[in-house]
Amino acid sequence: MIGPLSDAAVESLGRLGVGVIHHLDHPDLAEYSAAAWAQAIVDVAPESGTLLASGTPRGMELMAHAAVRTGARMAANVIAADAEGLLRQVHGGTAFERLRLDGDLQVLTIAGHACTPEETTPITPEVYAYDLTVAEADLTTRVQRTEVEAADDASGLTSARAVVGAGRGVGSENGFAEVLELVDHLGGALGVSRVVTGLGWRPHAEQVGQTGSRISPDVYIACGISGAIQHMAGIEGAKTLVAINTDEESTMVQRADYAIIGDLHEVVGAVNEEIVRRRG
Ligand SMILES: Cc1cc2nc3c(=O)[nH]c(=O)nc-3n(C[C@H](O)[C@H](O)[C@H](O)COP(=O)(O)OP(=O)(O)OC[C@H]3O[C@@H](n4cnc5c(N)ncnc54)[C@H](O)[C@@H]3O)c2cc1C
Repeated sequence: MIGPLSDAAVESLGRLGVGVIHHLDHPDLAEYSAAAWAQAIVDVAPESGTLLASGTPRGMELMAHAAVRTGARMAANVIAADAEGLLRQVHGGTAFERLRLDGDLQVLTIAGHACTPEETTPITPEVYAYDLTVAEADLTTRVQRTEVEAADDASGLTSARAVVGAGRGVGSENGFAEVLELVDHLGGALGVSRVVTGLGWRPHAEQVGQTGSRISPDVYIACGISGAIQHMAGIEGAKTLVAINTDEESTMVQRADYAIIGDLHEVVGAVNEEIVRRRG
């Protein structure tokens, strides 16, 4: 744990089965600096065992620095470990690799969503504090200022019972009118593919998939989304999958419970008209 450690944090870690907390506190570690934070971790790391972090950009950066500083082998995006070795995601999650790491110390990052923390019988963790020295050279790159952006809130998307998905097939940032009207009629939420957020058509909070939200609505209506593996990873929990796509060979159509082959603007427009007509 780097930085201030509250009693509440100690207690919640205890509920997750954490027995020992190494508390790394120093004024020079108050702002994030990959090199300084990694060196502090390395300073208290054992010579053998496993050093791991979650596979976030920061976790990846810290473990990469730590691996270089300890000379240990590192594996990123690990999803499982057993007597056979490690299993990790490669190529953005489209393939898996089995591997073993040599050496007494292993450095790993765990792929996002690979495991869920579970509460266990609460214990009181022991907290070890250290008298750390931070080298000036390790502070060359560090966070100077943090600006908080408007809330990137995905909570509506993850709890919605009906989600209308929109992909590149909408055509442009002005192509969302029909899908947004359908979202309104269903009292649901809009979910989009990474192409849509990557092009800046919609905010990242609406992205569904491996690097977005994982959703489990009663119904997911995918409009103009091809069904790439990284998108499908986010909708595995959907109870009913409906695809609207011009390509009947697309993965989304093949995987759907119901599919409508056609232009999404026409199909969704017609569905909206019918909803309005039936509701009078
Ligand atoms: C590391 C990594 C992480 C990723 N994470 C994610 C993620 O979290 N979420 C995600 O979505 N992707 C993710 N991707 C990207 C993913 O691989 C795909 O590129 C992306 O999902 C494709 O988006 P799309 O289906 O909108 O676009 P496309 O693949 O271009 O598909 C567009 C679809 O629209 C259909 N279409 C076109 N015009 C119409 C029309 N008028 N009416 C109806 N249908 C039409 C086409 O037939 C096609 O099926 C990730 C990739 C990598 C490498």
